[in-house]
Amino acid sequence: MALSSRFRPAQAHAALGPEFYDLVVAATFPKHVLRHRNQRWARRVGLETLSDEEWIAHFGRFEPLPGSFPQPLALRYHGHQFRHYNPDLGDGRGFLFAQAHDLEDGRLLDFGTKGSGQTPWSRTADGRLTLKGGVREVLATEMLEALGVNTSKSFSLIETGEDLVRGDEPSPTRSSVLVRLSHSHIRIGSFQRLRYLQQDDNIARLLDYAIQTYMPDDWRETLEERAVVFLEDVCRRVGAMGSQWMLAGFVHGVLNSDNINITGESFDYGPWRFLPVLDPRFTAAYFDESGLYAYGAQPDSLLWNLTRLAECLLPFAKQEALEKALDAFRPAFHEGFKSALLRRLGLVSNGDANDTELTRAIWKFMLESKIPFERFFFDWHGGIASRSRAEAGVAKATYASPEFAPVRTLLASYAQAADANPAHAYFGQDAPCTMLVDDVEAIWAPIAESDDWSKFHDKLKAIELMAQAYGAAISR
Ligand SMILES: Nc1ncnc2c1ncn2[C@@H]1O[C@H](COP(=O)(O)OP(=O)(O)OP(=O)(O)O)[C@@H](O)[C@H]1O
Repeated sequence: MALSSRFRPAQAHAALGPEFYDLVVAATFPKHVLRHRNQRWARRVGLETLSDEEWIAHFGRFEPLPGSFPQPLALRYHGHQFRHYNPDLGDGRGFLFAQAHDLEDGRLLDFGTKGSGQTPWSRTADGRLTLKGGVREVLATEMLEALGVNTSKSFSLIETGEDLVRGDEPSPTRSSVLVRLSHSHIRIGSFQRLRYLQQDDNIARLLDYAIQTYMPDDWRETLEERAVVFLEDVCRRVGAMGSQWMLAGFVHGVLNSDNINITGESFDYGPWRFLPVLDPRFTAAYFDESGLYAYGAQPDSLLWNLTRLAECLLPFAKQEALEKALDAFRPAFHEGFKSALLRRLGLVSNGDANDTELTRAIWKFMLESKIPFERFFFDWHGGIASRSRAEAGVAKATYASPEFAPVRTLLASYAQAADANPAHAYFGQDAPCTMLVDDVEAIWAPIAESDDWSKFHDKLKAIELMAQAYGAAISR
């Protein structure tokens, strides 16, 4: 089958000009085995009718998509890594392959790659992605999307038949190339690079491009106003994203400024982890020895990065005005936190003060009881109406403790959301769908040992069921 006529390609990013990217060539791989094809998102962009061969031609051999870039663009950026400035970053193993519009809401989406070969920004590295790294990115994005997090989507994963050597995987290890669908690849680090190079004109260009392309409502008469309104909007978006991570029990792991997208979409899934139990000090990356990016430190880390973005806008706006714009982060995070909590529970707001009380009570209970993170939301989706189900389940002793009583009382004062569905088959299962590190390793082991992908496919089905169960209760 050929391309559907609904596909709406774009080449918007090229309008920024050659100072923002380098034209590159994809690696030639010895083999292409399709491991994951995201049909749901293929439909959203009108690519669902591609045959597997055509899919591989575009997303494994990178033959251009009609109407999109004739040649891929490796994007230039810098960034703070663990708070140290690194001017040697940029797309070192990826590129912007294509752009197209979401057919549901018209948003511009990027097809970005990971593991597609070396670029001028690869330094001494091989430009490749391990298959395990690709599998982990697919699992993280599917899970986060189902839990209501504004995340990039893993569009395609193709195994590429090379042997790679990595310090953090038994080597040689298998290779892959991932295509990610993302609402922009403009990172805080994209602005930082221009600031570092003292290219104020290009900062203004990137700012105007970002507003026109991703936040047209923020357009204002003067550059000064645009800089402030843009920063405020990015702070709101990133604040909302951070709150969604917290309610998904997600630890990103590497909150460097090159990993923060100005649209507030979460991306770049390396050493991520989900929390087994609520623990602010829980750290994902083995190399994060100080806990800089621990679960509970995520909001502060995001704000630290946003402050770096504010610095890039100093040539155009007064410091006080930018500081005021940064103040938009905390309320957005707190509001987002409360509403994400209510969505996870399938409840409607009972007024700001009560919502705050409920949030505090649940957090205190979860911290002290050490109830498995996902279990709590699974048990209490639907609120007090789920009481008999929750209190007959494996955590019944925990819910019988006096510490839970205040939570139960508060839950009883909340009405169920019209779209909550605690009667869904998902909630009738013994256990919630989780993506703890042991779950991931249990999926990977049979792939590594005998190329058995059944657990991977089973997990994607389990996530789909969970996504259906939460349905509209968790906004996409
Ligand atoms: N194997 C590799 N070959 C070349 N460059 C690499 C490799 N691994 C990482 N890099 C580069 O190192 C920097 C930091 O890597 P990081 O893992 O944060 O990004 P990434 O996962 O490659 O890409 P993205 O941020 O787009 O998801 C980036 O500039 C990245 O391109």
